[in-house]
This record gives sequence, structure tokens and C-alpha cells, in this order.
Amino acid sequence: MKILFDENMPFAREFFENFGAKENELVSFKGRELTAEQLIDADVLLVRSITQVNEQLLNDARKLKFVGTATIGVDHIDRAYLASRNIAFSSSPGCNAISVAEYVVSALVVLAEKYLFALTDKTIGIIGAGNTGTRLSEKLEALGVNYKLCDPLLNDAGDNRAFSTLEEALACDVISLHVPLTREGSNPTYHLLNDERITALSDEQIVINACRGEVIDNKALLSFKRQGAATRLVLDVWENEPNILSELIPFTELSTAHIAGYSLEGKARGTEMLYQALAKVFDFKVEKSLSQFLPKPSINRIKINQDFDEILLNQVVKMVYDVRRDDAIFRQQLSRFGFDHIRKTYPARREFSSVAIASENTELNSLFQLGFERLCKIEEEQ
Ligand SMILES: NC(=O)c1ccc[n+]([C@@H]2O[C@H](COP(=O)([O-])OP(=O)(O)OC[C@H]3O[C@@H](n4cnc5c(N)ncnc54)[C@H](O)[C@@H]3O)[C@@H](O)[C@H]2O)c1
Ligand SMILES: O=C(O)[C@H](O)[C@H](O)COP(=O)(O)O
Repeated sequence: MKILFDENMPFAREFFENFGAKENELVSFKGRELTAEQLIDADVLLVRSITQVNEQLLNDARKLKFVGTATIGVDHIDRAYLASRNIAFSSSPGCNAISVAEYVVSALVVLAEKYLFALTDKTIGIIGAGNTGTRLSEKLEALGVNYKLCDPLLNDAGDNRAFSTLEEALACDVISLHVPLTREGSNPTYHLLNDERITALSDEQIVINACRGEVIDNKALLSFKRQGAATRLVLDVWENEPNILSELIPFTELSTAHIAGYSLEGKARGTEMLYQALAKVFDFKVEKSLSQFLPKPSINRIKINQDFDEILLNQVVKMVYDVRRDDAIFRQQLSRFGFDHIRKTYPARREFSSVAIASENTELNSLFQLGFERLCKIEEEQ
């Protein structure tokens, strides 16, 4: 069985070797350079979001039986075409939801420190309450931060959480976008933040976009900022990646190269989910799991000697993931190396759960609910 996989898919060789594939049948490719010719004798195609999978790419791939994407977003896949060819398809829902939620928490912590506000004084409008929006809401709840959820589709489907209207979410102190990119249907998200909604934003608001660039009209956002609006922006995703509107960058508080979901765990869970999906389709036994391959993090245990407060939160969140590192890389390297290079050479980043905390009679439940592990007494003594 010949398996083609994106070179930016951690542990793909480890998962797929011996998977009915001989050495020369496990072939990596560059996501933006894959050609129809490379797919002529492929049985399986495993992509990330930068590969457009459509009729043009697959027309000559007559042996193809399975396409998988190690991502949450599926806007790069022509699923109707795959169905018309009877090609099985699987995405990786939820694989990097924790990673994106931790990106947002890191951004909030950094901005709270810079502008001297307490997170508990703010309300976060979460637009899109699926895997990522839900993980974020859980983390905010752990921290005692107020939030509003907006998701008309889930609301209509009978999800019994309390939902707010889009207008209510857009009026929150912080707006965090977690919707898929859609251009059709009852609630399309293309340019959800259009000129009208952008110009209605106040100077005090913060807008975070870690879903898809096209959800915000980037040109309208630039002209809004050029007119002097003080609204603070955190942008991980951009219209027209990799050829983005780089004039926007100086007007942002934090700018990154679509890496919110790039914790090692988040990326690798995507590979693992495709491994599981492939095993199901081809009736192979699932024998491997991600825990076999994840390396030990550089820091995996800490001891905390005080009760939880926002200063402590700032310290521990930044110890695991300080989004300013990725912002600095982006600002310094974009014009020299380009958007894709920054993503491809992304330095290691781990999730909060990679660190276990020991505590002596201190109240740290907020950190454990946020995602940090609790170190039990026996482990501490080892
Ligand atoms: N920056 C990154 O690295 C990164 C990582 C993961 C996901 N993403 C993007 O974020 C998106 C969301 O991720 P997810 O895991 O939560 O996906 P998901 O499919 O689990 O949830 C998306 C939610 O958005 C809701 N929704 C759709 N249209 C809406 C609208 N108009 N208004 C409000 N809600 C709407 C859906 O009902 C759904 O519940 C993905 O589709 C992907 O494009 C980006
Ligand atoms: O949709 C997703 O899962 C995310 O946007 C993901 O982080 C995209 O990463 P890429 O596939 O572009 O490497």
C-alpha cells in the first residue's frame, strides 16, 4: 500500500511504517507542491491544511482509497468530489483544540500583564462553540473568567448550554473567533467581521483570530487601524496565506504564522487520529499510540508554594508557552524566510498537561482545571 504524507506531520513514519507499507511506499511530500502525477499509484493521501484536495489533484489517482487531513479545518478538501469517487475521508476533529485554547490563554495573560488588567474583570465572547471554543470556555471557567458562547448552529441543534447572540458576543471585552471557514449555509463565516462590524469595535476591545484568516476582512481591518482605532488585535491566521497583508502586522499586539494549533501534542494527535482512521478503513489492528513517541518535555515537574492568583498564572503559563516568542519570530522572519518556512521550522512547544505541579497545602485547583497535571505525593518523592 503506497501512503503519501505531508512532511510536516510529526511521527508519520513511526505510525505508518509496517502499516502494509514497504519502506519505499511511505513517501513524504511538500504540502504546497504536491502534483497529480505524484498520486498516480497512491493508495492513501494524508495532508495538512495547505494542500487543496480536489478533482484537479486527484483526477489521475485511480488507486486512491483514502484521504485524511491531520487538521480540524476541512475547507481545503472537496468532500463532495471524494464521495463521488467513493474515496474514504477522515479529518482530525479536536486534535489541536487544546493547543489553540492555550494559545488564547497565553495571549490573554500577556495582554493582561502589558495593560495591567485582571482577566476576571473581562468578558470573553467565544464565537464558535465546537471543539476549540469549548476547550477555551473550560479553561476560562477554571480561571473564573466570564465568557459568552455564540454558536447559532449548536443552539438550533439543541445543545443545552446558554448561548448569546452574535451581537452580544461582538460586544464583549474580548472577541475570540473559533468558527470554520464557510461561504454558504445559514451562518456563513466568510468575512463574519466585515467592514460594518469592524468599524463598530471600540478602542477598549481585543479581537483574537485563531480560526481562519478569511473570517475577518483583513483590508477593512487595516483601514480601520490606519484611521487610528486602538482596538487590540491578536492574529494567528490571515487572509490569503501564505501571501498575507503584512501591512497589518505593525497594527497588531501579537502576530503569528497560523501556529495556534502547533503544540507538539496538537499536531501529533492529528497524525494519531489518521492512523486510527486508516486502521479502521483497512481493518488493521491499532497497536500504536502517541504516548510511545512523545519526547519528555524540557520541564515536566514544578513545585508551587503559594495559592493561585493571576500573577502565579502569568508565571506558569509563560513558562510552558509564551506567545511572544512566536510573535517575535514572525515579525523578524516573515520578510526574510516567508510564512511557510516559519511554520515548517516551528520550535517545540508543549501543552500545559506536560507539566506536573507539586504543591504543599496550597490552593491550585484553577491550574489543574486549566490543564496542568497534579503531582501526587509518591511521584514527588521519586
Ligand atoms: N489557528 C489554528 O492553528 C487552528 C487550529 C485548529 C482549528 N482552527 C480553525 O478553527 C476552526 C474551529 O475549530 P474547532 O475545532 O472548534 O471546530 P469545530 O468544528 O469543532 O467547531 C466549530 C464550531 O463553529 C460553529 N459555527 C459555524 N458557523 C458559525 C457561525 N457563523 N457563528 C458561530 N458559530 C459557528 C459550529 O457550529 C461549530 O460548533 C476550524 O474549522 C479551523 O478552521 C485553526
Ligand atoms: O485546521 C486546523 O487543524 C489548523 O488550522 C491546523 O493547525 C492547520 O495546520 P496546517 O495543516 O496548515 O499545518
